[in-house]
Amino acid sequence: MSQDMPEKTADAEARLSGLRERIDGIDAKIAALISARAECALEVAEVKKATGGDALYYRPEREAQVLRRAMERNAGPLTDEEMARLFREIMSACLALEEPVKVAYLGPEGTFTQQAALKHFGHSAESRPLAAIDEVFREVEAGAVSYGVVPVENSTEGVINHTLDNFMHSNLHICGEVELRIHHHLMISDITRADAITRIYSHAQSLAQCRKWLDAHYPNVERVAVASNAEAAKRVKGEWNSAAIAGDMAAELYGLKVLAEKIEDRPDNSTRFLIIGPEQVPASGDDKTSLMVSMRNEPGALHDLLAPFQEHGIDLTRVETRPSQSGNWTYVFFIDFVGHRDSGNVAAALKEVGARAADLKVLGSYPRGVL
Ligand SMILES: O=C(O)C(=O)C[C@]1(C(=O)O)C=C[C@@H](O)C=C1
Repeated sequence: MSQDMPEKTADAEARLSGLRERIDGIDAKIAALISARAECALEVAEVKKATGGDALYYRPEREAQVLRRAMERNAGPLTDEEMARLFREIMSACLALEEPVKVAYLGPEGTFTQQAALKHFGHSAESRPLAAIDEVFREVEAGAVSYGVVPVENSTEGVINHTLDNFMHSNLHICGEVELRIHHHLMISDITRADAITRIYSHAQSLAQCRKWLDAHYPNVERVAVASNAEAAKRVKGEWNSAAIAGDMAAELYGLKVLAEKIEDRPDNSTRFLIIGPEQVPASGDDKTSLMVSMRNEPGALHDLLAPFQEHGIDLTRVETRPSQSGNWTYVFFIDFVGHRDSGNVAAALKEVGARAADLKVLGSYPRGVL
């Protein structure tokens, strides 16, 4: 047995070097094709520039089509998601050549919102953390950045009211959505004594999403809600008796050690984020629309409001109610459905809803999240 080992090793070595030679050859072809693609993107930029006015370099509907196609033609062995992620990064680099896209997100660095921004725009986008959801809206409105990324709903804890309320005073449009699986970890610093933890920091929503796990494992430990998961991770760095609940990015950013992985109570815990920007997005072929509708609080108001969607065969994906900030017992409904505002049945339903509502605002039609 020990005698034929060297022969086996030599065989393996020869096979390995043959395969690596093939990989080198393939890499050279991929590199040449990526360069050719980037040249095309530069030409696209010239065409856009020549049209004058405010050239739109970032095209969400086109990006969604490119990513969907990458998934459709994928023959394996990589998963469709992996294939789309690779194309996501190639397109992000191509767009940066045309014109680097500037994106603000609800920070600080290391939050799930940053992760969502990277997932949606890729790593070549210039991203800037801001301290509050209102600030993200304000910076996009002021034109300091082109787009913003804000959380809007969590599968365990429900809607993020602050984001919805901002739409009441904003003229920005929704131009995309991203869904992120949220995994929470319990993490400590290198000076923390794991057996002497008396305090656990996290964002209130994350504490709520890990409530059962905390009750089972740390029933008597104080739970302290802070502004973000990244802030929780930052605090733990200098404290020997505390831990934080946060995600991978925060652990990496602050050099923390993960003590317990994936401690969220629901394994399908996910958060949906919106991309907000100044322009309306044309149809991509698989789109959603979000509306904000004000209705007087009268019997049957909600029924009247929703009937046109049913009549026109439109699939509602979410209905949220918020008290209007102008008082008067009016209510604001946030409605999401499948379809683009330019398609016939949607346009007909919107016309009917508009006639019944005190106010109707289309927040945006945008490609359904691909990744
Ligand atoms: O098709 C375009 O309009 C491009 O600018 C090219 C491209 C791409 O790399 O495929 C780059 C950026 C846009 O957001 C969409 C697509």
